[in-house]
Amino acid sequence: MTANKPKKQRIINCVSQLPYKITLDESSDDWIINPATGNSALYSSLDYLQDSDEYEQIVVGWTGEISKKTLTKAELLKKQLEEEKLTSNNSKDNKNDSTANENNNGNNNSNNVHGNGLDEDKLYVTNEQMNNLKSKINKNYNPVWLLRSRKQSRWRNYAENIIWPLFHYILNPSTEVDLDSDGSDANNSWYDYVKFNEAYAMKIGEIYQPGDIIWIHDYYLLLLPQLLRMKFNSDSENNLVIGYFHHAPWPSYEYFRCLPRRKEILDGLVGADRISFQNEQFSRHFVSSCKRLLDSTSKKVKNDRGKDQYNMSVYGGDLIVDSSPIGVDTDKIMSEAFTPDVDSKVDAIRQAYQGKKIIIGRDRFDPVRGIIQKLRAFETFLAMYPEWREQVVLIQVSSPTLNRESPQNIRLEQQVNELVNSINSQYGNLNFAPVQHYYMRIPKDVYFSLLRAANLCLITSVRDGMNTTALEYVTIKSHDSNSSCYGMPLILSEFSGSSSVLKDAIIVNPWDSVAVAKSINNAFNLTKVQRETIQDKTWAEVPSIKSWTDTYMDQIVEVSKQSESQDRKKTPALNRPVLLENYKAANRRLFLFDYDGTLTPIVKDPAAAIPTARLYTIMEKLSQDPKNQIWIISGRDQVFLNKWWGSKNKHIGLSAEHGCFVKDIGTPEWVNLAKKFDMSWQVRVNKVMEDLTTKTPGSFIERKEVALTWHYRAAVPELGDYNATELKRLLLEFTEDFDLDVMEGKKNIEVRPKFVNKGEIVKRLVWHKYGTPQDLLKPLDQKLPIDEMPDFILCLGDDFTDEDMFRQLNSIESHWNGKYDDKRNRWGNFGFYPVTVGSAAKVTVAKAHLTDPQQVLDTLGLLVGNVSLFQSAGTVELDARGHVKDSESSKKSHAASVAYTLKRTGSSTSINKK
Ligand SMILES: O=P(O)(O)OC[C@H]1O[C@H](O[C@H]2O[C@H](CO)[C@@H](O)[C@H](O)[C@H]2O)[C@H](O)[C@@H](O)[C@@H]1O
Ligand SMILES: [Mg+2]
Repeated sequence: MTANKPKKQRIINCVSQLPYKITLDESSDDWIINPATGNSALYSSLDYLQDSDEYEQIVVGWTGEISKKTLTKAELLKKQLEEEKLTSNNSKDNKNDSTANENNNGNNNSNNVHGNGLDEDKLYVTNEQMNNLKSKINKNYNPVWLLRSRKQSRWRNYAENIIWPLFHYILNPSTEVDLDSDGSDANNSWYDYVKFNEAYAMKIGEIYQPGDIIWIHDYYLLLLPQLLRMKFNSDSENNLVIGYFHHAPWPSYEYFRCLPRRKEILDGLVGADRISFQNEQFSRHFVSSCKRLLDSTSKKVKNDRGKDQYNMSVYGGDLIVDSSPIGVDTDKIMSEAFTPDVDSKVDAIRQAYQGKKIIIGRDRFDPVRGIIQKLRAFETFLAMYPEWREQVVLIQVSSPTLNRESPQNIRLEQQVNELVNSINSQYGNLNFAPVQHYYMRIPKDVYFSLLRAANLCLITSVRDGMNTTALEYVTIKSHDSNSSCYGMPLILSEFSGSSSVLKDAIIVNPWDSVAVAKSINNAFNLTKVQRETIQDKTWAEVPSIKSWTDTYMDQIVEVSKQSESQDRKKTPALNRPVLLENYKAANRRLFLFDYDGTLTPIVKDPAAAIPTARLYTIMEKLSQDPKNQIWIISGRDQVFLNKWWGSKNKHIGLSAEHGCFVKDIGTPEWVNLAKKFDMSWQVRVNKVMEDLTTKTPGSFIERKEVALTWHYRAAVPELGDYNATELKRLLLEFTEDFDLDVMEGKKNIEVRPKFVNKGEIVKRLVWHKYGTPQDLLKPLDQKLPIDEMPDFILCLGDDFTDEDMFRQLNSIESHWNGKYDDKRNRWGNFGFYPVTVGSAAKVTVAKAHLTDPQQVLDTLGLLVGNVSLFQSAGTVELDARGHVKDSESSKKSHAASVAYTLKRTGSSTSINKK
């Protein structure tokens, strides 16, 4: 009998592309699978986890652009003949239910569309072929299919042309203009990005089991954490744990803020429980962006590895941010780099450059890799040190990127060629060119042979996340490798993420070509002992992919354990289709809206937070429906609410200063519920606030009729936070005696009487004969029949003070539970929707969340018929191929798929004839 093996922890690893280059061979209708190039560190980590005894890894990734291996003329002819033969024997009872991918755009007259409705350029894949691919790749790898467009590269557009440049400090003017020759603009590109992320969420939905840990990689999938929260958290038992690792640099706030969709991106990302970066600087930049754009707070602590970690609170939810530099598979590198085949290649290189020092450079050919800077430094080196002329060769291998034809890359190519020519003509001769530039991909064995043959490796990137060439070079030159190449130095740019790891390499500023030239000279003049000492130190600094993966996994498992023990609740996204149905079925609807941060976004100046035309239109429509009663319950004062709401729409009830004042629907009078309250406290509170205002430039006091609010949003964040804590402390010393509440708002501290709060107002409005005028001074009638009270309540708020409203609704609901079970609607509830505005991770008693005022407006727009569900829903249901379910294009796709199936089976019947 075999002992029961302990169950492995399942981990769903999400990468932007599976580690394959996939081609469809048209002659056999079969797949050709080759390993993908690039991302070697990440793919090594996948390999490592795949063999783990502790974890069961399931990988989710896009197929990448699938290419077609087209038929030769002879093959085509043969196939046509076969098809004709088949057509004449056509069996009409073919029951194959395979469907091909959509998007012939219904354009059956276009030149490249066959009479049978098929677009020749497009890739059609049947269900059978999809299953076939699954059987050809690792069984735990799950392809995300995104085939709905002929231009498959569109899925990379936003990530590679907008996010990537900005994250590498390249401000790209094309963020707002057309990106594609086919006319799709930045917006389309953003929607593609959203759909790309949604397709992953859908695929994970098919695979996910409670208890799974999800690990997401890199900037193609920045929205996925939040999409997954929305998808899975409707089940409150579900302790979803999401880790995210960012492989690229994260820019400083001054750059990040230039991204048009900066807030959406942060909102998407903060759905994760743990976000990690390549180094401390990147994590600090991220924390700073969240602070400034999401009003998050953070505390820097040391983790159990002695590294800095930020414990953040974003929208009230917890998030850990830290850094953990990725490594390389050192064992594999050693075994692959020291084979007889590589030995002979090394000999050939050394032979070719006999008597010369070899500098090796290997970079992706893009502007941030610093190839220009490298060439300039090399040119300076030859100019400054004539003794090295004809003694040194720079072998620069530049691997082309996917967007080789982009204007930036074409310009770069010209510049590089000019520089190479100029150096070679000045310092070379007929027999020798000091720069050997190879603009090509090279196989791994050639790459390793170059690293082995090199006397020096020169990395001058002006920005990168982690330069794995640096790590691979140091590995190959390590003591353990081979004495013939041990101890050769590395010159590394301080702007490369790897410089924070390989601290003992020769670190240079690539913009300073004189300094780099001097470093090259110094490197060549190091004694053997000096070289070996440096090498031993840097080798000790190379992180292995195994330890990186283990550390990451340990920590995310730790988060998962904590999350289980704390029973951390995450709030599900509001289910808008159900809300809409419920709304339509209801007759006595009550809307309870907070104002700031709910109906309008939070802005620096409170006076500038005014309603938009769209908000007015939606509220107008809502309030015109006799089945609706609308209230705005705000911390604002009467003057503000009157100016922007009372004077504009008489059908809206108002409550000011967190419930101190109330103005009923259709009346101009305000009722003061705090009339009898002693206001002498205001003088003292005002004095303390004034003192702190003097100490905090940018802060100010908002004086309302009852409440006093100290605002510090415009202050320097750190000073503002510090003095807000101080103010709270000073106020709490005496406010208890006055029965006052000191409330922490969004970058404000408010003081108001304890006995009033928004919840009290909500209680009144619900326990009230629906549609009749309010008598706010009358006691509540809690015996009111349920049929006279609202049968639909949508209550929205973003702040701590709005929790009082949600709490009241929850308490009324529990009061009705058991008592009025026969009055439940067909969704099994009483139509109560306490909804917080903020992230899913926020601590709240609300039952659902909407991320921001934009989503609030979209949701209200949905109720009054202003927007389609698709625009409003935020997440979209996709079919297995990544098409929007039941959409117009999916119907067209169905037609195309039938045509394709018929074509494959040789039927002469065209769908157009049907
Ligand atoms: O209950 P609410 O309607 O949400 O009002 C709460 C407070 O909101 C206002 O301050 C907040 O919003 C401002 C505008 O976006 C922002 O500048 C400020 O930093 C926020 O704290 C308002 O000024 C307060 O009076 C309200 O009590
Ligand atoms: Mg608010």
